[in-house]
Amino acid sequence: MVKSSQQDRFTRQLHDRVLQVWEQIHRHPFVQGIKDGSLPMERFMFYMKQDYVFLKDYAKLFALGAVKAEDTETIKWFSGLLHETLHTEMDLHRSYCKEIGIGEEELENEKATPINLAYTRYMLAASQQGSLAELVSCLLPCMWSYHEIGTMLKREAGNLSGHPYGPWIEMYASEDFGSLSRWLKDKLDEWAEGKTNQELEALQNHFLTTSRFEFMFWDMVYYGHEWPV
Ligand SMILES: Cc1ncc(C[n+]2csc(CCO)c2C)c(N)n1
Repeated sequence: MVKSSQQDRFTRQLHDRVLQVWEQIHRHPFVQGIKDGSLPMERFMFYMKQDYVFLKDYAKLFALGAVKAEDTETIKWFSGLLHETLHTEMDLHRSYCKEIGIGEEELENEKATPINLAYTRYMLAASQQGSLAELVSCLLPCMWSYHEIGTMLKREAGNLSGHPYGPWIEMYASEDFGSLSRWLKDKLDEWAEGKTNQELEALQNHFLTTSRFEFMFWDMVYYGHEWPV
């Protein structure tokens, strides 16, 4: 089989389609505040708590991915990621919270804000009803955009020792995280081959919708949008 060139890869088309959304994420005051350390710690902790709730549901997408996958490599990959998210990634959240006196019980009892809930419900519903390719196109903007943000911040922030958000930047810029989105992108390119235009359009819509949710999540934690009543 001839491998498609970088230019006509399906995931390249997806990236081009959401470029403006992702650029706005990169410029978002929350992301910029992480970079220069000017983001108030109180805002960051609100984000950590909401993100903890988010990750509990997001991790379920990996469990669903393992259920939907046909081959052993993919089942192993999803189940490995389920474990990594609940341990490595959520450990970062637990340790930031522990430092300022927020215990695991408080984290466990945190309730999702409307945007947080809408985002995870959208992904879980689409993934339960749809194909494995649909599931991946829902969860990819989260993983891919975070690695882009992490590498951009690491490049631009300078020396991270003593930086309040250094551990966060280091984790998302890490090669381990980069390789996760690369693996998923390769799989999605493979699965997209032979799909009808209608099916591809469904994948594009999921990718755009969850990219928009990523932007709204940053906005929600920056402005503190909670339940109005
Ligand atoms: C709202 C929100 N979006 C994306 C991520 C990043 N993220 C979530 S899971 C994962 C990979 C596997 O652990 C990555 C990179 C986040 N934390 N919160």
